[in-house]
Amino acid sequence: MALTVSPSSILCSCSCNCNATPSHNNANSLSSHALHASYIRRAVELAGKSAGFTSPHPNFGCVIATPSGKVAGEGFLYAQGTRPAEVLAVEAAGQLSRQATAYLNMEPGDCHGDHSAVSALVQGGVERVVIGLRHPLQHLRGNAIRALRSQGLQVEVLGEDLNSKLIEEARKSCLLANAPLICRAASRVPFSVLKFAMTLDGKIAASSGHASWISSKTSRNRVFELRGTSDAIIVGGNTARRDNPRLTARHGGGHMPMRIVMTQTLDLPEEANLWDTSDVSTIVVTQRGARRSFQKFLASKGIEVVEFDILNPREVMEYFHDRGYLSILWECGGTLSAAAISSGVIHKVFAFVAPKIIGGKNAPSPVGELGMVEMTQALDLIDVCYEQVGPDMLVSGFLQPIPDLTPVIPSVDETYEIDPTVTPYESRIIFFYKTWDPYGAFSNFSPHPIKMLDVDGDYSTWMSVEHYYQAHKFVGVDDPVARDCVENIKSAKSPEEAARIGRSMQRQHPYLVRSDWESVKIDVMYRALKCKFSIYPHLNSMLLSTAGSVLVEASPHDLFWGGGRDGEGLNYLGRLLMQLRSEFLGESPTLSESSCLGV
Ligand SMILES: NC(=O)C1=CN([C@@H]2O[C@H](COP(=O)(O)OP(=O)(O)OC[C@H]3O[C@@H](n4cnc5c(N)ncnc54)[C@H](OP(=O)(O)O)[C@@H]3O)[C@@H](O)[C@H]2O)C=CC1
Ligand SMILES: Nc1c(N[C@@H]2O[C@H](COP(=O)(O)O)[C@@H](O)[C@H]2O)[nH]c(=O)[nH]c1=O
Repeated sequence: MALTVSPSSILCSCSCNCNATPSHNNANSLSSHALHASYIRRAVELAGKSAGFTSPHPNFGCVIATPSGKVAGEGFLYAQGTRPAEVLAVEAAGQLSRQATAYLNMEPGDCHGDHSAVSALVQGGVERVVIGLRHPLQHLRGNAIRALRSQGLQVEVLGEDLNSKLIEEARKSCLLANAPLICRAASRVPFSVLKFAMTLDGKIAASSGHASWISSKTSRNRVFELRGTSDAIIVGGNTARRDNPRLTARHGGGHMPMRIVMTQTLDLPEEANLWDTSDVSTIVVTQRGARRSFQKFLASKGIEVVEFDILNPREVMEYFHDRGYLSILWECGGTLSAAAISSGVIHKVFAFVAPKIIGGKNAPSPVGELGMVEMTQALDLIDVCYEQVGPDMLVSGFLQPIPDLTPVIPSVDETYEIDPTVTPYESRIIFFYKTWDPYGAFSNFSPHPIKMLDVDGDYSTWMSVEHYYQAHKFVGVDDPVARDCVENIKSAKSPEEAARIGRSMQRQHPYLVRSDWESVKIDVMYRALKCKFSIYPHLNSMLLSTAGSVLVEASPHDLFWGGGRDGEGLNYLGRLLMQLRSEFLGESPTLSESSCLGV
């Protein structure tokens, strides 16, 4: 059934704060802006329905409105890999999508190169598309807008083609709907929310440490919803010991976040709700070398333990960023929250304030020592919201502004500088980095085991190219520590873990790295890549399908293998893949020619 949104139902949101309908001189453009803003807000509302499920993808909503202002169809992306919002909305609108306007909170990403969102709008006969935000990810930004325009659709982007106070507010709501993705892309740590419940006198527990419960049942149900939209919940060792928390989302929403305990001492009890992994897993992050026997105990319970040389919130968050986490809910006490705020990883705060007083000179407060001495140093929250939840007040706001991403995409000319072997007519650039990117299988971290010939002439299996590459820094070194290191890397549970072991051993014990490493590392990588792209036919086809395009590993940090943040990197991984691609295109190598086997 078609719904109607009439301009008269839209309240004025000019600075006068009145509740009247727009009555300014430019009433026509105002009311059309009011209409656009209202449909975009609806798209945002739809996008929000699947917050937490789409991770690490953005939340997308789409509204199709007919020329007479009727809503003919709506859709939202339900989860990663499901049908795009635009496809669902066009389908729902049927014939009414002809000559209609589509409102999208964000430019479609057209992940995996299927272009189905753009195709649906084009084939549905949509005439005009109003987009809240350009896609925040560098490799996708502007692509769908260009594709739609090239098919003759009129595309308007808020803040670029449409400008007014109403439009700016609608655009802000689009930024908020995908704040986790945008903040993550800009800060290279997951979007982090610090949540706590405190009494009116600012305590998160009694002096005894007892804290259950400060906030009401209604507030705690709200916390379950927050958990349900996060990828993981993190607590400190003390909260794990004191509260024996479950940290599960119990609102019936379906999505269960991972649980993370951050502890330096690893002095945790053997019996704990967090070790019950029947519903959801737990990861313990700790200081390298902490209580090895307890680490073994946790491993026997199926708990993953990750050791850090320096256990601080930033290192831990960078690690989870690299593992693909989009958003983290911090439910720790004041000790860890202060460390997290100090290291700049907290983006947003949710404070439930209960109308209770507990008192107590030593009762803990939500944020410990930040080293500030004057009130002028206090951190001001931005975009603060106040909401009554049952008897409590929920105060939320951002600790850092949501960045307006204007990523620098290296120009084609700059890319020729990165790789002089690429000819100017090869103008398309394909960026890859994370394994969930459309060309994520080009990453060394992609989960494709390879079987390689070792120094003894036997074949052995490596879980990923990264495992093989990192271990080969130490292969052949006549030292028991180096041999152990090769074995540790080989049995690392994930490519990230393999990389961490390899890099930290290289940093801490440079004398264990083989002396010829700098001269052989490209060859080591090439052999591993050749094996990977020989034995997996779909990867081979994917590589060949990029013929004519420049491949760039979009690593901002690695200036040798990656292209760097602004194209200043040497992009050796991209170069090797392009070299391999020409080799495959010229003359297909047979397996007997290479040093690898099918797995
Ligand atoms: N009302 C509320 O919303 C909440 C209340 N609470 C209450 O708060 C109290 C616990 O508070 P608190 O002691 O501050 O607990 P935290 O959750 O902040 O845990 C602190 C612990 O975190 C670990 N840690 C690891 N790395 C770091 C680091 N770099 N910096 C700081 N800590 C690190 C350490 O664990 P380890 O010692 O194992 O090495 C440290 O002792 C309890 O009474 C609990 O009930 C807790 C959460 C929420
Ligand atoms: N006391 C307190 C909270 N405490 C937080 O909730 C955790 C317990 O979660 P669970 O075991 O899953 O119920 C606890 O360890 C701490 O992080 N939260 C709140 O919303 N309100 C409260 O009053």
